[in-house]
Amino acid sequence: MALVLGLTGSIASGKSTISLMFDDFNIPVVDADKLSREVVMPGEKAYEQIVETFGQEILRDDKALDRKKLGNIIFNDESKRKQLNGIVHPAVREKMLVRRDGYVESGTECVVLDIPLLFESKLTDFVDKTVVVYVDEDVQVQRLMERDEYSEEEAYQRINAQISVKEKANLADAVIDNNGTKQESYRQLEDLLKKWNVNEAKEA
Ligand SMILES: CC(C)(COP(=O)(O)OP(=O)(O)OC[C@H]1O[C@@H](n2cnc3c(N)ncnc32)[C@H](O)[C@@H]1O)[C@@H](O)C(=O)NCCC(=O)NCCS
Ligand SMILES: Nc1ncnc2c1ncn2[C@@H]1O[C@H](COP(=O)(O)OP(=O)(O)OP(=O)(O)O)[C@@H](O)[C@H]1O
Repeated sequence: MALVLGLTGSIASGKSTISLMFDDFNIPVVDADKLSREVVMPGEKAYEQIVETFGQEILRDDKALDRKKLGNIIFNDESKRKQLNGIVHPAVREKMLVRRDGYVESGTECVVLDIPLLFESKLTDFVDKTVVVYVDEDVQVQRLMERDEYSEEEAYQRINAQISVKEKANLADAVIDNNGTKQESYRQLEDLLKKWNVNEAKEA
């Protein structure tokens, strides 16, 4: 039976960076952020529900969602965030479980579910073990501001919409400290997979 890993962290802690590394080990990754973009494409049910709830003003000229605008609304207002979560999360969860089961049935040794809100949305029952990608808050703010060109205020609004990465690290079965270089994080991942006996794929 495949080992299902739940990979999480806080915004900009490095989940996507680490999740790309699983490719070297031939371990498939199901990316919840990616699915959350798919389910809100024009024509999808969640898209219609979002427009109904938030109005035409959150659309771009080409009718796709203006993600920056919607982000500024929901990261400023918890009740609006809950409304959006109520629309998007069920659709993401459904797709994620179908993909997970597909990989498990294909006979893979391990599959990763990359879920930013793994703990907040209480999805830990869907995985066997949890891995948190950890960074100190000052590093996180810096990387977030640089990557997305947010002001410090915008960065903190997003960070504060989640359980702190410190708390997540305390809840995890394993922690990858991503304060250092990407290479240092890679080594930690390698060691972890060895410890959990899922390193055969690389050596095959
Ligand atoms: C508000 C939206 C449109 C902003 O889009 P944008 O392209 O700017 O950000 P992106 O989707 O890449 O998310 C970046 C990160 O923000 C954090 N984040 C996103 N949504 C949320 C949320 N509802 N609550 C807390 N943190 C969130 C996550 O750490 C995520 O990795 C988008 O994040 C969204 O639709 N969010 C609701 C769905 C959701 O919860 N997605 C995350 C897990 S499935
Ligand atoms: N070890 C590292 N050293 C330097 N920069 C890093 C490191 N890890 C990640 N980064 C950079 O920090 C930023 C955030 O990383 P990444 O996008 O992987 O985070 P994330 O947790 O997936 O974010 P989100 O929650 O928004 O999806 C990116 O610009 C990435 O290139």
